[in-house]
Amino acid sequence: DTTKSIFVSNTAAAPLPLLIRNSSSSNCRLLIKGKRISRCTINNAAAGEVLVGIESPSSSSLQPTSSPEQKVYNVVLKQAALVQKKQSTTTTSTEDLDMPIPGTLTLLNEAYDRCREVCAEYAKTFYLGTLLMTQERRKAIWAIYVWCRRTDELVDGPNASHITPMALDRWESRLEDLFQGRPYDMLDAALSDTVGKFPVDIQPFKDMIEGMRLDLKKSRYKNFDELYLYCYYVAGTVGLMSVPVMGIAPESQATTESVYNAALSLGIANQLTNILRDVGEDARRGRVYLPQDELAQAGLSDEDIFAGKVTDKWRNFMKNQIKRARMFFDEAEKGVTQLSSASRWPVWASLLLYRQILDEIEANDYDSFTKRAYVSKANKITALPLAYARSLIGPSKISSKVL
Ligand SMILES: CC(C)=CCC/C(C)=C/CC/C(C)=C/CC/C(C)=C/[C@@H]1[C@@H](COP(=O)(O)OP(=O)(O)O)[C@]1(C)CC/C=C(\C)CC/C=C(\C)CCC=C(C)C
Repeated sequence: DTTKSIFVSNTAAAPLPLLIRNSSSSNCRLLIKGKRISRCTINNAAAGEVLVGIESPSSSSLQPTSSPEQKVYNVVLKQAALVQKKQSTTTTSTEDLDMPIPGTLTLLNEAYDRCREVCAEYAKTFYLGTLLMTQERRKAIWAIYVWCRRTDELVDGPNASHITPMALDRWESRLEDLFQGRPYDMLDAALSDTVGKFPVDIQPFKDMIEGMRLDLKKSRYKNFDELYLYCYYVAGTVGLMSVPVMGIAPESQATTESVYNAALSLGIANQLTNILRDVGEDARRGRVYLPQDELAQAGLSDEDIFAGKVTDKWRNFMKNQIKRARMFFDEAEKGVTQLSSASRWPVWASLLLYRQILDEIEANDYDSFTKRAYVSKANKITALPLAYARSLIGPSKISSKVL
């Protein structure tokens, strides 16, 4: 019931329809010269700014000119709708869905077991957390983890220098095949089984491959909009893939969409943290994953990044970047409590541990050029019971419908 006057100008950089979200609520009605626009949302979460978007009644579908945030938000809506549809048509629990076909079941169990091994080897803490989940859920998360790791390895692994856009196209057609029930190998078979059991949409998977394509052709990001899209592709997608498996608590009153937004925020926060930790390492590969316009505003250039000197300009720049990453972590926190009880611990653990990397960057006097910030074993050990304690808190029954 509060009225706010907001001036919206339609520029080439912000073509209509323009839809911007507000993770801290809210749909609103927007009247432009007395004409009611079908939908509008306001976003002030990401960078402390208020962006207003409008969507005209006739154009609710994704337009080629859409802003990065709108593009990502459409995927969030699509995935949330898929989950809601599945919830309203499914009466069986996911535990009952295994329909053993003799012979294939043994192979499938072997496939999941291999995924478990990979996960246990590459992501120990996270693997321990998955052990708290129901058997079906943990198997599904391992399968998703393995697919993500393999996708990342294509551009970051030992054979990365041989990877071409064509190889990524082939990886994408394999993905389409496995979603159609035609897996190419054992590890794909596990994911194929998972996507048949849980309401997981293919789009976040395709988008992760798109992120890898971007990595092949792009090594600079003009502004935060461009960087945000990259972070969505390579990490926000992980959040969107995981929530349908981890599940939302039955007693949660939050909208599905708001939980997906929180999941997206955790992916973005993790990736931004990753970038701030690895500035030196990336620079040595000729890459600068920092918004160029913000670097320039801080009086910095690529040359300063390659020179790797910690100056006051650099410290100030990093302070702002860290602040933004923390805002995404704060957004994510609002969603963790809404997850099903057994899924909350690994997510809290991952959130608390990753966020601590930002504290470590500060403790290193912002030197991400020569030092790699990491969380010490002692701090990890303290964070795990804290994560467990937090995971005991579920959705408040009196919370409002929208987060
Ligand atoms: C519980 C949990 C964390 C589940 C996620 C499991 C999963 C499927 C992980 C896949 C991770 C992966 C291999 C991604 C490939 C792309 C990539 C490498 C992304 C970067 C991760 C860090 O990896 P890296 O190994 O390079 O890092 P270190 O060098 O070891 O530090 C990323 C930075 C992003 C990973 C993104 C997430 C883990 C997003 C998690 C979000 C959720 C699980 C949603 C939670 C739900 C709510 C409501 C908040």
